[in-house]
Amino acid sequence: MRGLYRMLDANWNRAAEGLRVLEDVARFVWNDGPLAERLKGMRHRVRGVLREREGLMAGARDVEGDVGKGMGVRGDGREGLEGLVRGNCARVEEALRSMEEALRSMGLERKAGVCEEVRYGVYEVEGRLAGWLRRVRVARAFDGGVYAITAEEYSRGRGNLRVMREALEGGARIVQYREKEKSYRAMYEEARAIRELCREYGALFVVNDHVELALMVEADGVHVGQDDWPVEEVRRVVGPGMVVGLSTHGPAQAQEAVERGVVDYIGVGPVFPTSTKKDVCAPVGLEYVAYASREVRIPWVAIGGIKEHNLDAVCELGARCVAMVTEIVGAEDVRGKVRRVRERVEGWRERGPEPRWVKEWEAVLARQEAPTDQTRPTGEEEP
Ligand SMILES: Cc1ncc(COP(=O)(O)OP(=O)(O)O)c(N)n1
Ligand SMILES: Cc1nc(C(=O)O)sc1CCOP(=O)(O)O
Ligand SMILES: [Mg+2]
Repeated sequence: MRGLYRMLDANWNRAAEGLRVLEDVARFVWNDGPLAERLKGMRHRVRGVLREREGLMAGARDVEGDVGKGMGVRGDGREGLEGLVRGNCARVEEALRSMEEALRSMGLERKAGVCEEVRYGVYEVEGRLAGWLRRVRVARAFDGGVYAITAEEYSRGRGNLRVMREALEGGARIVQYREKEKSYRAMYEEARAIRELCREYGALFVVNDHVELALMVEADGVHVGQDDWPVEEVRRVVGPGMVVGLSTHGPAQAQEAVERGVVDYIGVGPVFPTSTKKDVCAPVGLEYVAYASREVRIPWVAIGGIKEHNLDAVCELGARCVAMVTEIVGAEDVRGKVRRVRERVEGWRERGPEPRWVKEWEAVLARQEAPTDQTRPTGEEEP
């Protein structure tokens, strides 16, 4: 029993300390009173669970004889506030899990249940943070971005990896891996390599259609169309940390996408005629771009037949992000092409109309650290 009390003592303190750090971040950094209160309540519950056995734990304590002394705390490699919060969530979860096991083995089922409940509460806080960080990344990438999509068949004999490297060098902020013909194995190898490249350049990496591939290569996001997997299921499977994009081809689909509450951005297109996508619908035209600019409350990207020569028509309506396939991958000088497109998109960002999503996401774009209700864009799900 002494060993179990030693184990409880160490983890009881670890859990309470970790919860205290999270509470202080919620209180002093995020200014999120309700979250701070909740974390405080969790800390008190954990403290309460073993208070009457404090003497037994103190009696079992043997700091000098601890074989794990000096092992240090393992961080998760992330820096700044994110690292602090993630590290402490992990610390609390591990400590509570350990307490649960010890308490169960002592026949203290009710106390173990309290630890389990608090542990689930911490998962929720972690999910909330992941959702917040996801939105910050999306907002930044889509506000003045070029979204490059792979298509080896139009790449003048060059491989996807080489073309996407050049696109990233030119300043693409989002890269989508879209392949329809390759084997799973070939897609896996290629997606993994492009994923690494995107990390190097700080760009978002999105996988088209294949949720399982996105998970395997730890992509930042997954893009699905109207006839692909339902977005609710995609969100359920990928969790709060991954970006989910959905293609839309008209105002009704855009409204529905926002109302569903689980989508981070929508594709708006095809704006112009395109033969890149085989089963594409008729062009939706610039009217849909104008609608998106006026009405859509989440980030969106214009797509379909967009070229350097018709880019201005899309941007002057308020598009802050443009997706291109053939115009980029088929360019002789991919780097130069993306650089010019990006400069034009950024130029319009300065002088063009402000789309509705940018107004509504002002706080996210300003990168406030708080995942509070006030700063969450309207219509967004609570992660
Ligand atoms: C950014 C972006 N928008 C739209 C699409 C098209 O998706 P979908 O309709 O599922 O068609 P396929 O690309 O799967 O043929 C997209 N991929 N990316
Ligand atoms: C993949 C895709 N999705 C579209 C949509 O409207 O949802 S249009 C499209 C193809 C875009 O290729 P390009 O830039 O070569 O015209
Ligand atoms: Mg698809």
